[in-house]
Amino acid sequence: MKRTSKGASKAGSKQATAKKTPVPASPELSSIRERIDDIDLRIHQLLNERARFAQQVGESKRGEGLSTADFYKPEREAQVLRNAIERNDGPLRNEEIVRLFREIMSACLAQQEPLKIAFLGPEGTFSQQAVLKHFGHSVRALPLPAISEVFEEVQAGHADFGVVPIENSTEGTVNHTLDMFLNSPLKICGEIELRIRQHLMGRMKGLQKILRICSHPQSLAQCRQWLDEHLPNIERIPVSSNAEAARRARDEEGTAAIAGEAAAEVYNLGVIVPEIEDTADNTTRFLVIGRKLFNASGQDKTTLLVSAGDTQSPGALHRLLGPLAANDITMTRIESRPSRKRKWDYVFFIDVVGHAEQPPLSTALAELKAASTLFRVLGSYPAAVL
Ligand SMILES: O=C(O)C(=O)C[C@]1(C(=O)O)C=C[C@@H](O)C=C1
Repeated sequence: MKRTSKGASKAGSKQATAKKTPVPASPELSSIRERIDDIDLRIHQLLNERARFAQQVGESKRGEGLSTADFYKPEREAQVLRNAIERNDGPLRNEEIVRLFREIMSACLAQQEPLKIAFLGPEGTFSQQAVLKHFGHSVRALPLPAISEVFEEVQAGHADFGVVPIENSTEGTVNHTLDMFLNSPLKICGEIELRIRQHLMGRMKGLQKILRICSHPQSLAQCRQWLDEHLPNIERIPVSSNAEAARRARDEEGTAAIAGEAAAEVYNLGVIVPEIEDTADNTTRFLVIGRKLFNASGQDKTTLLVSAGDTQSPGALHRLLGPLAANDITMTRIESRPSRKRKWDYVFFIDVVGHAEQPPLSTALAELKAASTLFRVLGSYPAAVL
């Protein structure tokens, strides 16, 4: 008779409790493990040696009177990660190498004092995943119920930095985040790109038992085609976060959720169908917000908030973009939003390649400033490293 996997695991656990003499490893395996032990020892010693140097850097920063948030140097971290990618010849993938080095820096920085990072919660959201991807696990992550509260907590100094979603490659801009910059003095200190994998999850086993599906409106939109094809008649309920959707899927009979892997773990749900997002490279970009501008890392981006005054006059946008073109500046994104001052009056959010304090961008910005009625550098920050 064929054994089910359930039966197999039960049998396995029985065996595990019975006393067993361990099978001796082959001489070849033992010798490989000895070498791994030796390498681990050296890695361990080097990690602590590195941590001691990072401590020294921290002490010198403290000597200059800097506070916790000032100990964090995104430009230096970006350089460390780019160096790691450059010298990596495998077999570990760049993504894994970057992840490991981020965690090392996160742990080294936390010796001084862990950073407090505010994000759009609750636990289990993609924003939390973005926090951990960028800052590593040695931070204190503070989940907050709204994007506006993330801005407020950073501005008040209760959090060192905040992480907010800004755009998704399938669904476009998160206007609420963009609009927050109209009245906020906060700066953009970094960007994070997170590959978004949306899973259909719940307590039920197959699609037949699903009566309704909850998710954040952005996630429902990212899976629209899949839902139209596979569950066309099932009610779709937009909720405040994917984590809230997962909580409902845990607590309500017949409710399934669309959310990320972290939510499935936090709310103890089974993945019914993995990766149901409509586009294969579905990615969300997040911004790191803080209270000050940082130095150049060598590969930077700058976000500007500008207006030409009378947006409807001939050539208004051309006057703003002319200085960028004339100085060979690459523009990666432009977004217009209502100025909220007069009707049909707009401001532009423009992303360009380069650091605001380095030529040729500094030259272009001086010209742009002269041509605009509103001009703010929202931040110059290292371009996302993977
Ligand atoms: O180089 C520094 O300024 C450090 O504090 C060291 C270090 C690191 O571990 O490499 C730690 C934290 C900073 O964000 C950047 C780098």
